[in-house]
Order: sequence, then structure tokens, then C-alpha cells
Amino acid sequence: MNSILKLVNDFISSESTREYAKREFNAILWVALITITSVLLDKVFKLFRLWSKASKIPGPPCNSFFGHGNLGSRENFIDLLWESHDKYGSVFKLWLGPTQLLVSMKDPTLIKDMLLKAGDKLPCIGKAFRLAFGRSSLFFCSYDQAQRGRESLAMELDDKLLGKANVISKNVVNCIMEGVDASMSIGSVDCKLISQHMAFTILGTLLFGDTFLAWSKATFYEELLMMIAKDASFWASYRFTPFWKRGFWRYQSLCMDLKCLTLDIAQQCGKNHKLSCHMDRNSHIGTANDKFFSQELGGDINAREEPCGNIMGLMFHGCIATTNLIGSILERLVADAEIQDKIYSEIMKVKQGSVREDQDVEEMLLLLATIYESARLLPAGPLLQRCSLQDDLILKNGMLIPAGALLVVPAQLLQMDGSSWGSDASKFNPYRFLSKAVKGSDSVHDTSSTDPIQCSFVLNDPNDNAAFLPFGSGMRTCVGQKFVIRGVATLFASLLEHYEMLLQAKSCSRSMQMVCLISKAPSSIGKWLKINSWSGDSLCEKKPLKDETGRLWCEYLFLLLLQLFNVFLTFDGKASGFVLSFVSSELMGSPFLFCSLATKREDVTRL
Ligand code: HEM
Repeated sequence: MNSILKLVNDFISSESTREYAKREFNAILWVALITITSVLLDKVFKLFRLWSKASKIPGPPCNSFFGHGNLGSRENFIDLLWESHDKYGSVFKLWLGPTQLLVSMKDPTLIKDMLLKAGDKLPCIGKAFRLAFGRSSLFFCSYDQAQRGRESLAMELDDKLLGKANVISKNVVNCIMEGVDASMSIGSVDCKLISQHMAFTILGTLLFGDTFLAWSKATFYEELLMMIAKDASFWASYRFTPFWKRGFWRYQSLCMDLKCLTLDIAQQCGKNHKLSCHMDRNSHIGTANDKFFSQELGGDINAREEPCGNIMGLMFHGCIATTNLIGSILERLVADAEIQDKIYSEIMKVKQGSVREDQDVEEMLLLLATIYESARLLPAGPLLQRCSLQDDLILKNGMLIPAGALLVVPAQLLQMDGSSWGSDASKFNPYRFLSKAVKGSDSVHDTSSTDPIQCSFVLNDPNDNAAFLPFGSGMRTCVGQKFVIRGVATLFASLLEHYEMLLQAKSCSRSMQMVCLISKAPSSIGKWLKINSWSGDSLCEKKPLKDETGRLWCEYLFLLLLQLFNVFLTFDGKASGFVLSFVSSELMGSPFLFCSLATKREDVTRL
């Protein structure tokens, strides 16, 4: 044993071994140095390539290395984009930072082209969903990863649309109408809450079937989902998940509660489905017999995905966006009694001529046109965003957009732009989506000849106008568009059949708008429901404001260091840097826009 140890000792202390170790160490250092240098050179090369490709896109000159710092406040950022288009043309660029290029587009045909070619979303959008609901395939930033989930959901929804005229069952309509009646007995209800409740019931029954209507925890689920929705983008706006923040862990515990509740309703849904299969082999009440939903609810999904992650994501996006749409329709109808009357006549006419018990919404063209028009004027998602993470994009006009650039479309302004919608672009006119049924006639704009009882119309496809983008377009277009239009139409057909909506006297300001629903049932004439229009009140408690300047400074310095690290070491030409990342939240269905680091986090607009 001693002799072995001596041999080893001699070997280590020998000159040649030390020389060998030194050379090995030097070699390792050289390899590390060459690797780091080549990585850095690659980054620098990509940076120059990005700068040189972007130089061909028109835009304001950028004197600062950190991009256009003075972009104005959040509120007028969209106006700033719009005005810059007048100066620089239909496509222009802005540098948000040395590695972050924003390209804004205004020309509808170029936009359609871009939306067809750019299939990816900013990683931030996927992150908001992942933080709240865990890994899921829908709403993923890269198109390749989202494609499978999108296709299977689209197939399920198409099946539902083909199967029945009414995508939401009579039970759902009855349940919502009961809710409206109950509110009438109390006397007053918030417009936002009633729209939210309607949207929630439609989405809940789409995903969980009629079991959802009898679920005792539905109200709590609704509140929890809205609380999570309110802060989702805020937490996702951190480049590095803020594990050090107590608020983040509170948010995570809410998300955990939501997951437990989702699993609870999913289990009940599964049990009821088995029961209904025993009782009625042909039953098609909802979800669990559909492949997409059964995979989700039954846990038969990719092991890396969160059980029910897609379901929660759909509830989240679908509820918020549908709430906005319903609220927008309510507001338009209240403001335009004439259209409301005409829709009522149309509903009654269709009802009289039909033998069916449910609403034949396909025949209610003015109602459908009203929904399209309300969606056009919907103040949701001011920016539609896309990017192409891997490949450069070449637009129809030959312009090259480098990979990783953040592509934005100021959709809200485009949808009210006179050059695409005519001189009455900012007015509510559902007839722009209708044409007279006579061959060769133009779209109808003269409301004197627009009585649906007297004239016959055809409904134009809203997507024929390239500037119609409330549901997006192209590769990542909204999968639920047709479903939501039909579902909301069914709901409004029943609502308008039974109630008239009026603006209550002395409530002129938008924030104080009161709406009366006057029951058309003879026994209850004179009863009305007050609806407080969009009060904007949050369901969440407001956090007390404390003086946290010291802590914020430390956090700021920490993030600044990470940012420098990010810019100089991890630059890869993708729109993932975080000097200033403006992200539209069309998927969250609300008009908020957030940026990280450069604006105070307290300024993030909430739902
Ligand atoms: C009024 C209601 C809704 C509005 C305004 C709306 C709007 C949108 C918009 C603007 C997008 C992004 C499109 C793009 O980038 O081109 C989107 C995506 C999507 N929407 Fe909706 N949506 C609504 C309801 C729904 C519903 C009810 C569902 C499902 C049942 C749904 C499922 C989806 C899905 C799966 C995506 C694609 C996400 C992705 O590929 O990343 N939406 N929606």
C-alpha cells in the first residue's frame, strides 16, 4: 500500500506531469476563450446584420444606443405610431433598444400579408399564460408549438358549428336570462359584471358542458379568474421571473387555487359525462366526448403540459375578450334605439317564419352585422403583435423585415380609419356589413331604406375588408371567432326578444351611463333593470401605497446589471431584450400595453 502511494506521489511531483497539467490547463483556457470570443463575435455579427437590414426600413433617426427613449406616455404611444405613419409611410421602424426593433404597419394589404407570413408571437405573451396556468400548447409564442393545439381546437369548434344552428344550448340561454331576471329584482347591476357573467357562462359551458351551470363554485371561479387576468401581464413583464417579490407568490397561490378548481369541475364533468353516456348514447351536451376537451380534461396530454392548462388559457382569453364584445354591443344598442327596434322586428320575423324552438340566428342578419360592427369599434387590444423568430420576412412590396423584429399593427385605429371604412368610420353603422340582395347593388348606408322587414339583405363577410382585425388574421388568427359570433348572437336574440334596453335619463357621461332593460313580457311592463356602464372598478383590492423607493432602487440596479448582461452577452437578434418591450395584449382582450423597466411598474394599466 505504501509503495503504491509513493509511486503516485512521485508521478504527481514529477516535472513532466506538472508540465502536462499546465499545458492541459492552458488548452482549456484557450478553448474557453475561443468559444466565448466566437459567441460574442456571433452576437456582434448578428447585431450588425440587424442594424444593416433595419437601415432600409424608413423611420426616425435614433441617436441613442438605448433606442428612442422619448416615446411618450402609454396613452399616446398609439397616436404617436399613427402620426409617424403619416411622416414615414405605411411601414416604419422604431428602435426600442440596441437589440429591439419595432416595426409598425398601417397598410391593410401589407398587414394581411405580414399576418399570413409571421407565425410567432412575442415570448412575453406565452409567458403570461405559462406563469398563470403552467405549460400549455395553445397561446405558445412559437407557431410550431402552438399549431397542433390550434388545429385540434379549431376542428372541435367547427364540429359544434356544423352540428347545430345554436352553438349555445337553450339551458345556457335560460340560465343567463334567469340571472338577468334576478338582477332585475335587486334593481341595479353593473354593465361590466353582467357582460362578464354572460361571457363566463358561455365559455364555461363550452368547455365543461351543462355541468358548469349547476357547479356551486362557478361564481368564485369567475372572480378568481378575473383577479388572475388583472395581473397576468404585469408579472410576465418581468424579464426574469420575480421570485424575490412577495406579491408574485400571492399571485401564484391564486393560480394554484384556480388549478384546483379547474380540476374539480373537470372531474365532475367527467363523472356526469359517464352518467349521460349511460342514459343517452347520442348525447352531445358539451365537452368530454370531444377529442380536444377529453384529452385536456382526462389528462391525456403531453407530459410536459399542465393538465387543463389549455382549458384555463381558453377560459382566460375567451372570457375577457367576450366580456368586452358583449359590453360593446350593449353600449351600441342602448345608444341606438332605432337599430334596436329593427333587430327586434327581425328577431320576431324570423321567429314567426320558423318552426324551430331555438333562435335561428343565421337568418338575423342585422343582429350579426351589429355584432361585427361592435367588434370593429371594440376598444380592446390597441396593438396586434407578431414576430418571426427564425426567418426574415419579405413583404409583398419587397421590404425585408429582419427576424426577431416586433411587428405591430395599431388595429384599433385602423378599424376606425376613414380610408378603409369611409367617412362615417368612427360611427356605429352595422349596415356597412350588409348589402341589398339585388344583384350589383352597393352596400347599404342609407338607413331610410334599411328596414329588415321591408328589404332583403345579404351579409358581407367582414374579413373581406382587410382592415377588419378584432379577431386578428392569418397564421395566428382567433380560433374562436365563428363560435363567439354565433354564441353571442344567440344570446342577444333571446335578450332582445324579452327586454328593451334604454339609456336612463340624466346619465349622459360615459362612466355614469345607466341602462334600463325594460321587460317586454306583458305582466312585467314597467319593471326595469339599471345597468351601470363600465365603471372600471377592479374586483381586486387596491394594494396600499407604501414608500418603497429604497427597495425599488436596489431592484432597479439589479435589473440594470442583468440588462447589460442581456444586451452584451445574450443578444441573439430576437425581440426578447427588455430595454423597453411594448406588448399588445390582444390575447388578454383588454386595452393595455405594458413595458418593462423603462416605465414604473406601478403604471402598468390593469383591467
Ligand atoms: C369576442 C371574443 C374574442 C375576441 C375579440 C378574440 C380575439 C383574438 C385575437 C385578436 C387573437 C390574436 C389573433 C392574431 O394574432 O392574429 C386571438 C387568438 C386566439 N383566440 Fe380569440 N378572441 C375571442 C374569443 C375567443 C374564444 C371564445 C376562443 C375559444 C373558444 C378563442 C380562442 C383563441 C385562440 C386559441 C387563439 C390563438 C392563440 C395563438 O395561436 O396564439 N378566442 N383571439
